[in-house]
Formats: sequence, C-alpha cells, structure tokens
Amino acid sequence: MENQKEWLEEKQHLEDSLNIIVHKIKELEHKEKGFKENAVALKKSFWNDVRVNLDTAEDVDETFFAIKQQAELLSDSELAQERAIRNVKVYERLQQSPYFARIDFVQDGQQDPLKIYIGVATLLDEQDENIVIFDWRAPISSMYYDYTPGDASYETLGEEIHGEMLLKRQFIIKNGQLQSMFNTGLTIGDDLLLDILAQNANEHIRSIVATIQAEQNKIIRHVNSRYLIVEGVAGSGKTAVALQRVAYLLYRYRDEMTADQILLITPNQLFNQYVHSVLPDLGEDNMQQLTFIEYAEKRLGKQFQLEYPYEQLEELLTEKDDTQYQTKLSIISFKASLAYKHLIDQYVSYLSDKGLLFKNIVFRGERIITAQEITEYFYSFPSTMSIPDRLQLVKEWLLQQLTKLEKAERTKEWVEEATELLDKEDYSKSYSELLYEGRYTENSFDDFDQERYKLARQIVKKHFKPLRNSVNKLKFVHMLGIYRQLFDLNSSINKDLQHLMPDNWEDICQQTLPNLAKRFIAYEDAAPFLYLQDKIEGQQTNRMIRHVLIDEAQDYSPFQLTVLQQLFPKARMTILGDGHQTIHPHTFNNPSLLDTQLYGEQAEKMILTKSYRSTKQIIQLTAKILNDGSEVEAFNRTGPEPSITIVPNEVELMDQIIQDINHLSIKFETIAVICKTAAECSAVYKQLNNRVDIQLINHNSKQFKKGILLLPAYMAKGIEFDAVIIYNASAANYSRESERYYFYTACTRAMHELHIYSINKLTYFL
Ligand SMILES: Nc1ncnc2c1ncn2[C@@H]1O[C@H](COP(=O)(O)OP(=O)(O)OP(=O)(O)O)[C@@H](O)[C@H]1O
Repeated sequence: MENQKEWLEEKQHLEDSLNIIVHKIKELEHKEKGFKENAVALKKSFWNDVRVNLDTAEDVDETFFAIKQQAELLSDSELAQERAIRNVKVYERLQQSPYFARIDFVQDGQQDPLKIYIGVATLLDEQDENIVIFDWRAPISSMYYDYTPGDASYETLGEEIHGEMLLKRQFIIKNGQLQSMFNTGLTIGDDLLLDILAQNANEHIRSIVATIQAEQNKIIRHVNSRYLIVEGVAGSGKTAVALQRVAYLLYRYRDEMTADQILLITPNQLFNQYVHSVLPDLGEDNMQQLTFIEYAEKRLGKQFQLEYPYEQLEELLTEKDDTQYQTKLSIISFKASLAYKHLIDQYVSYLSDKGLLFKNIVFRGERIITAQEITEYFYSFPSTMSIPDRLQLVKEWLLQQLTKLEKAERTKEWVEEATELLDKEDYSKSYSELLYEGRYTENSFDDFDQERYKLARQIVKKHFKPLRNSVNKLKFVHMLGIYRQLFDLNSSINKDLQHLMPDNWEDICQQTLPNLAKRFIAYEDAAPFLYLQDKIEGQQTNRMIRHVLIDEAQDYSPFQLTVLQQLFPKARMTILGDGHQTIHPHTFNNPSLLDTQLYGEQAEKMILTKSYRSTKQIIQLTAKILNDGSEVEAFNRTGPEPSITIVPNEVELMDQIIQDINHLSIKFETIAVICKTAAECSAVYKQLNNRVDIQLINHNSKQFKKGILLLPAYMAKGIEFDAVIIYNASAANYSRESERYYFYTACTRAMHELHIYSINKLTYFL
C-alpha cells in the first residue's frame, strides 16, 4: 500500500516536472522566434541604420563604429538565438528522461529534508526561482554517488555541508514514462547496474551517469592536482570515467573552458568513433580527439614517410627469428627511453658549438647562399644564445640576403624572356596595379619602362616567394641531416657522447641509417625527432588546450609524454591506463606513464580495481593469464564458463568458429573474432567471407557496425564485444613472454562469452 502511494506520488511528480519542461520549451521557442525575427530585421535594415560617410578621417571613424555597433547587435541576437535552440535541445532530452535519481537530505541544524531529483541538466521552476532538477555535476548531487542512506556530506564553495541522507531512490524513465523505481541501499543500485551491464554491446560506449560508482566519482570530480593518474584493471570504466570527467570539467569551469579546449588522446580512429557520442548524449559539445601519430604526421608527414604504430607492431608480432626480434625490441625501447632523451639533450648542447647542418639555398639551379655561409653566420653568434634564438637571427639575415639577390635578379636575361612570354591577363594586372600605385599616367613617356620594370619585379618576386616561405619556416635547417649525424659512427659526436650511448649503439645506427636515407621515420623515431626539432627550431606549443586526457596511457613512451607536455604547456592532464594491457614495444623496459614519479610532486594517483565489463567467469579466466598474482575484482555478474577448444587443423577450426558464430548470433549483436595480426585476419577473412557475413576491421577502419567482426587484437584495444572468439591461441602463435599482455588485452574484450581456439598445443599463457 505504502509502495503504491509512493509510486503514485512519483508519477505525479514526474508529470509536474514534464509540465514545467513543456512550459520551458514553449517559452524558449517563443524567445527564439523573437531573436530570429530581430536578427532578420537587423540584417534588412543594416545599411539603413548606418550612415556611410567617408569624406574625412573622422567620418570614416564614425562610419566604422556605426558598422561595428550594428554588427555587434546582429551577432548578439544570433548568439541568443543559438543559445535558445541549444537549450530547447537540452529540455527535449529532459523530456525523455528528466531525472534518474532522488535523494532526500536533511542538513544538520535544519528540520525539513530537501528532495533532490538528479538528471543530466538543471531544471528551474516556471518562475526560475527553485531548482526542480539538479544537474548530476552539481556539488549536492555528489552525495548520490558517494553515500548510502545515513550520514552524508558534500563540498560546496570550499565548505563541507553535513547532514543525513534519508532516502536514495533510482528511476527508470523512458519516453517520459516512469517504468520502474527502487530504493537503494549499500551501493548504487546493484540491480540497475547489473541490468545495464547485462545488456548487449554497442557501437559506441554509453554514458554511465546514473550508475557512476563512488570510486569513479572521485576521479570524475578530482580537480586538485596538475596530473591525475588513473590505473584501472581491464573493464573498470577508465574510458567511461574519462568521458564523464570531460562533461564534469565543462560544467565546473563553464565560464572559463569550452569543449574545444579539452583534448582526448586516443589510440586510433576506430576508438575515436567509439567514444564520440557520450558527450553529445550528455548535452555537451565533444572535446577534440587526436592520435599521437596524427600529430606527428601533421608536422613531419609532408617531408617524410612515417611508420604507423600498427606497422611497427605487425612487424614485431610476425618476426619469427628470435635474435632479430630481441634486437628490434631493444632498439625500440631505447629510443623511447629518457636515457635517449638525455642523449639528445647533450647532442643539442654539442650542436650549440659546432655540427649544426644547413642546406644550400638554391635558385634556378644555382647556389645563391651556401650551407657553409649559413653555418659561419650561425656560429658567429655567441654560444650563450640559444640555438632557436640564433636561428631567428639567421632567418632575418637570409631574408635580407634574398631581398638583395632578388633585386639583382631583375635585370637578368631569363626575366626579360619571361616578360615576353607573359599573357594578356598578367599585363592588364600589372597595368591596373601601376594605375593604383599612381605610377601610370596614361600619357607619360616612361610608361613602357615602368611597366617592364613592374613586370620584371613581379616575375622575380613570384619566383622568390617559395624561397622566402621556406626560409620563414626554417627549412634551411637540415633537420634530417642533424638527426642522421647522431647515428654516424665516424662523426666526432659518437666519440664525444659515447658515454651516453648503450652497448648496442652500433646495432641502433645500422638499423636507423638506412631508414633515414629513405626519408623513412620509424615510429620509435617520431617522438625523438620532434623533440630534437623543437630544441633546435624552437618549441611548438598549443596554449589553448587546458586539459589533456590520455586514454590507454600504458602504450605511450616517456619520450612521447615529454613531447606532449611541452606541446601543451598550459594543460592539466588525466592519464588513464592499465599496465597489464601494455602492447606497444616502445614501452617495454621503460617507466610507465602510470608511474607518478614521472610527474614529480604534482601528480596524484587513483586506482580502480573492480571490473564491470565481463562476467565473473570471464574475469576469473583472464586473471589467470596475468600469472603475477594480481587480483581483478569482478562485479557480481555471472555467465557461461569460457571455452577452450583444441583443434587438429585449420579446416576444423573454421568449422567450429562458424558453428560458434551461428549459435552466438541468436542472442548477441556484436561478436568479434580476434586474431593476432592483420596478416592473420586477411587469411581468415578469405576463408570465412563466403560462409558468414563478416566485417574485416583494419587500421584504416573508422567505425564498425553491430554484427560479426574480424580484427587484430591491437584494433580491439579499448573496445568491447558481447562475445569474443580468439582465433588461434596456440603455443606456436603466442610463444613470447612479451606477448602475454597482448593476449590478455584480446581476451578481456569479452562482455558475456569468451571462446578460445587453438590449433594443437595451447599457449602457455593459459
Ligand atoms: N559505473 C558504471 N556504470 C555502468 N557501466 C559501467 C560503469 N563503469 C563501467 N561501466 C561499463 O563497463 C564497461 C567497461 O568500461 P570501459 O571501457 O570504460 O573500461 P576501461 O577501464 O576503459 O577498459 P579497458 O582498459 O579494458 O579498455 C563499459 O561497458 C562501461 O560502460
């Protein structure tokens, strides 16, 4: 009876809230119409309201200000209209589901409890006086995530407010209809969470706003330290939390920060698509997204061929020869290390006195300024000046030299010839320019010479323009040569800096030089190359970005972190990852980005130990792969035991996988067949393609649709699927200790079912 009464009361409350929302929408639509009409009227009357008078300088100023004022009025009206449209959208979202929770809280010293309804946005009453729905990010809403009924507190404006939470209730409201409600006890609606986690996977990660757990809430709302490091087991919600955190930061700093000042660094384009819908679903604009290789490509891609991380991985994962494998691995991990950064720092000090390389400046096949001349000019400045400062002076000097050379060039024969060959259009352009400059008089004697002179000037200027541009961009610095010189065993650098070079330095040189000769920058060289370039040419920075989040941080090297820190000097950082999912070789034998020591005093670390993605059975099996005693706490959701099947050959394997797919397709929407490499995927695709409807995902894939997917493990990073089939977990396929975490990452993508196959002997990881 009591329940029935509460149900009816809540239904009534929902109806009242919906009425307010309808009222707000109508009001806003009315206002929006007004702003629109105003903008149209302003546009129509724009020139009537501005008196254009250009007679005197004062008149020009007056006209300018009148136009500016009118433009500002128009822009205000358009902005107000945009804001109104945006708010209508927020209310329309609230109309579907105005709130997901209610807490009743009585503050110490007060009598009446406050009923706090919590939703994805704030709703005020019709008079705009009282809050009907609290935004989930409001300080008071924090209690919903942090406490169970009983003593509770929250912090607002630096003050701690204490009291008692009398009730904590959750709602499921869909299409404006109350579907269910339940009072919760110990943790936030285990039932609701269970319900959500048992659902099928999606092409996009979902918002977790209604079921954020207390330990996740701390991360979302943390604002104290410059660096927040989050180490969390597979499936513990790191990505979900990162996205909720962006929404929180946008709310908390809404007057200071916009979505385009937040950057999420992601592993690949597929992942970008996977996470891109959460913020719009929460009514916020999306943050910017970038992969490290995209950044490197923006800076180096035009001049060099860059190796993609997947290419590096494929090469290592398919390397059969153990010695070769170890050599490659050690080279890659040295180039990712802070020891290598130190070597480059010392190299830069060395270059301060000698050894910087320049290019000749060539015009029409002729060296007009030699590299030697530039070198001499550069080193004529004292070495107390920084290299970038000296390069700026060299640049100015070169531009002056070019101006002199350009003048001298005008009388050369080739210019005369080029003038003869000009078409009518160029002539008339030069004629009108001369007229504009007041040098053409229609009747003066030297008009013809003037025109010739003008044309010659134009021709030479046009030919010199690319040179000037290159000088302005410091292209005269021979960056590739400078980087290459470091690996030249015959150069004096190798003697001077020998004490900083590892034992296998010769191997490193032998492997690097042929690449550089082909203008090929291996993935492990990208960050060091950019770092060296910045040290020499001057630091490139982006001061607009205020917060950088690095997801899957375990796969970035300390060197890459340095490059990012220098690139975004104004940014705070949230760094999320799981050491057990390290798959990129450059991180092996190097400090992890999850290690606070890399950041000094300014870092705080938070740990997530509970996994929400997979069933208890899957978590128990995958935890065994780690073999280091580490514990993964499973959320209490059960499912069938994962299967491990040994088959004698590939034909049998295909048959079994097809059987599995057919069987799994009945209950699930997204089934992934995960292979070790793209090469293996291609071979499997050929076999499966005409027997089942399967999507092949590779490094170029930007999105996936629900269905059956075939992909290499590195592309599945960060993503999840209803069921996962591991293609061939044989001892032959996964034999190296360094592939353990790679295999673990693949298996932990499964939410509900995991099926592992092996041709003959199974990998020792299991
Ligand atoms: N509080 C929560 N409420 C509902 N779902 C949650 C919650 N926390 C995590 N999840 C769900 O658990 C799954 C795993 O989350 P997510 O992908 O963010 O984990 P992760 O730590 O980034 O995993 P990995 O490191 O393995 O890629 C997702 O489906 C996510 O929606």
